[in-house]
Amino acid sequence: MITARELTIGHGATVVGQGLSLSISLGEVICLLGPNGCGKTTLFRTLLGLIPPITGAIAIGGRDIAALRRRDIARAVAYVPQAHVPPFPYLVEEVVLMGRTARIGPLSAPSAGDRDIARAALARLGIADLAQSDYSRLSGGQRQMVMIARALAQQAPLLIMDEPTASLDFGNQARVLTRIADLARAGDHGVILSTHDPDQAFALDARVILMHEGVILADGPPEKVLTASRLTDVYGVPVRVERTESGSAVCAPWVVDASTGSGLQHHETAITNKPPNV
Ligand SMILES: Nc1ncnc2c1ncn2[C@@H]1O[C@H](COP(=O)(O)OP(=O)(O)OP(=O)(O)O)[C@@H](O)[C@H]1O
Repeated sequence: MITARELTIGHGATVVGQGLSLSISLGEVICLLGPNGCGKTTLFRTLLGLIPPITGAIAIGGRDIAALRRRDIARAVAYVPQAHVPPFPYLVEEVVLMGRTARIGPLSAPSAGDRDIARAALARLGIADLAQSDYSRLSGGQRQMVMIARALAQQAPLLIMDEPTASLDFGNQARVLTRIADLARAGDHGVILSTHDPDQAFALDARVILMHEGVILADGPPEKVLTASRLTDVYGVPVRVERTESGSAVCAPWVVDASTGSGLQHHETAITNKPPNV
């Protein structure tokens, strides 16, 4: 669906990342992980056609992105930003209708069909009852879901999500991730999302792309990519990856007491379990 080959990305002449190759297909969820500043947002903006690659090529549906109009890119790729409170009150349905912009003329009013599509997007995410609510009064989790509905209304098969669970509480994180997994499982969307939580990649059984200092270190299933040694190298803190009794994987950094060198992660057990030498 979208293929990037040997991208060098950056801002103006400043290179942020290089040698970046990836492709995203329908039915896939990809978690893009990497430390602050490694280039995730810059990569997203490049895939969205908002900034040109310095070198390399991006193809959407086999066509070079450089040859596509903004509208055509928006029909193929939708961006889901982190949900913020807008300065003006909007109804949820109006916010979702904004996703139709690439489909209707700039001066045209949304049709009854556009409204149906907006309502269907809300229904697909299980929030049809919010259609007439004031968007600015929703909870963070609900607002994030509305941002995803807006992208669905855009009817673009590829969804690029910028930290969709950032600032959400534990329950809302799980709800949003469940909906994302449902979308990909249905097979009509591919999703690439950035996250700072490696556990989410395990929970989603997602493909993981791990970035570090502007390069892709690894691309594959979480159990292959998110090893303790690789996470330790990338994040610069000792990390363990363990399996719970139910089989879930959990990544945990050792929190070290600088005065004693003891791990604080597991309270009393940390006193006896020294962090691994790394
Ligand atoms: N508009 C810009 N102009 C110039 N440099 C920028 C711009 N936006 C980001 N950068 C720089 O590009 C580098 C990569 O930033 P980017 O936002 O892509 O990282 P990130 O991986 O998304 O970080 P985070 O996890 O903190 O969101 C950083 O050094 C940043 O300072």
